[in-house]
Amino acid sequence: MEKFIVKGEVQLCGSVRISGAKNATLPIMAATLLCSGVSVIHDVPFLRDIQAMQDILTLLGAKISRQDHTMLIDTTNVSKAEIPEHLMREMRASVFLMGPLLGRFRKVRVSYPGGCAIGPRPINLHIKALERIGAKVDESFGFIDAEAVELTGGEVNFDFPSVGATENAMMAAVLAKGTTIIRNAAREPEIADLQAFLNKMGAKVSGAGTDTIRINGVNKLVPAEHTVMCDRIEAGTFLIAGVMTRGDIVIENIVPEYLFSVTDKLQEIGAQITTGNDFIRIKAGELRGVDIKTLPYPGFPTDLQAPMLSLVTIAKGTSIITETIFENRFKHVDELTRMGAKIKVEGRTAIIRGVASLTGAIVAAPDLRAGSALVLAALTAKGTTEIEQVYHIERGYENLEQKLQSLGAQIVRTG
Ligand SMILES: CC(=O)N[C@H]1[C@@H](OP(=O)(O)OP(=O)(O)OC[C@H]2O[C@@H](n3ccc(=O)[nH]c3=O)[C@H](O)[C@@H]2O)O[C@H](CO)[C@@H](O)[C@@H]1O
Ligand SMILES: C=C(OP(=O)(O)O)C(=O)O
Repeated sequence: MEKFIVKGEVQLCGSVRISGAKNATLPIMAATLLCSGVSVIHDVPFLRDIQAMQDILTLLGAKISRQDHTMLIDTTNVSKAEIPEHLMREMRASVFLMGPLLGRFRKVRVSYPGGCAIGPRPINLHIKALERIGAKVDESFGFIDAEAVELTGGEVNFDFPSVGATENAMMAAVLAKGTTIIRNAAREPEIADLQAFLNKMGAKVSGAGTDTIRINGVNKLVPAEHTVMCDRIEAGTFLIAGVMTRGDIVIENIVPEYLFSVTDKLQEIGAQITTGNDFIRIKAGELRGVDIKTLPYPGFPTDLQAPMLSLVTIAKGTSIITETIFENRFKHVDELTRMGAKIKVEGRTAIIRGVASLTGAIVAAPDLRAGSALVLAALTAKGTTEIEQVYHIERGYENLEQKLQSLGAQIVRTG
C-alpha cells in the first residue's frame, strides 16, 4: 500500500496554484444529467472522488472524455436512473445524483452513500426536500426509490443548512412545475457555483449564497460550459501548512473572501496575511493557541478542523477546538498523539496543550482531512514520518506531494 515519507523541520516558501474544488465539481457533474448533450467543465481536479463520479455517470450511459483539466460530459445516451450499491458507497457525493435523475427521468433508485467516516451521515433532509417537490420516496431493503408523475414546486424548510441536501433540492427543482423556495439553505460558495452552472443550462435559480434560494421551474435545460470555483479547503490547507512551518507562501487562484473565517483565525495565531484579488500571501513566526468552533459557512469549515488542530499542537498555550458539524471527526488525534501532541478529547471538544515540537512516527491517515493534518504535522516534526493509507488523501487533494515539493517540502510516495 502506498505511503508518504516526510522529512520534517522544513520551512515552506514559494507559490502554489490552487485546483478546482472537489465539492463544487461533484454536484456540477451530477447536474449535467439534467439534460441531453455535451457539457464542458473546466478546471476539474484529478481526484479519486472525481473518478468515482465519472464511473457512475459512465455506467448510467454518459460518455466522458478529459483534455487535461477540461472534462466533456455527453449525456445524450443516459437512460438508466439506477446506481449500483458498490458505486454509491464510493463517496458521499453519489447522493447528489438523486435530484438530477429524478428531475430528468421522474424516477431514481439508489442505495445509501459512502464518504468519509466522520460520524453518522443521514440523508433524511435530502429525502424531505424531494418529497416537498412532489416525489414519493420509499426506503426499504437498503434501497431508496423516488418517483413522481410530476414534480411541482414547493416549500423546503431545512432543520439544518445541509450542503448536499440544498444542492440536491436545487437540482430536483429546476425542472419542476412552478416555484420552489428553499429556506435555511446552506450558504457555502459551492452552492453559488452550482447555481451559476444551472443558470447557464437555462435554469432560473436565485439566492444561492444566502439562506433562501428560489427556483422557478423550466421545461427544458441545455448543456453548458463552466469553470469550477477554486478549492477553498485545499487553499486553507496550504495556508495552514505555511503557518505551521513558519514559512512564506503565496496561494494563487483563490477568492480570499471564501477564506475569511480561516485567515482571521490564522492572524489570531500569529500569521501575517496579505491578500490580492486572487491570491493570499502568508508568513508566520511565533504561534499562539486559539479557540475554534466549526460552523456552517461563513463560519469556520469543518473540513479544515483537522489541519487546524494539527497547527495548534505546536502553538504556545492551550487551544480549544469544538466540532459542531460531524460527530466523529477527531480521528487524527490518536495519530497526532503518536507524534508527541498533547490532546484531550471530551465529546465534541478537543483541548490541545501546545508543545515545542512534534516528532516523526509511523501513522495512518484515517480519512481525507485527518490525513492532510498528518502531512502538515510531518512537515514540522523532528525526524521522519511515514503516513500510511494515503488513498484517503487522494480523494480530495490533487498532486499534494508535488505541490508541497515545489514549496520545498521533502515528501515522497513509496509502495
Ligand atoms: C461532497 C461535499 O460537498 N461534501 C461536503 C458537504 O458534505 P454533506 O453535504 O454531506 O454535509 P451536510 O452539510 O449535509 O452535513 C452537515 C450535517 O448535517 C447532517 N445531515 C445532513 C444531511 C441530512 O440529510 N441529514 C443530516 O442530519 C450531517 O449528519 C451533518 O451533521 O458539506 C460538509 C459540511 O460542510 C463538508 O464537510 C463536506 O466536505
Ligand atoms: C468530508 C469530506 O468529503 P465527503 O463529504 O465527500 O465525504 C471532505 O471533503 O472533507
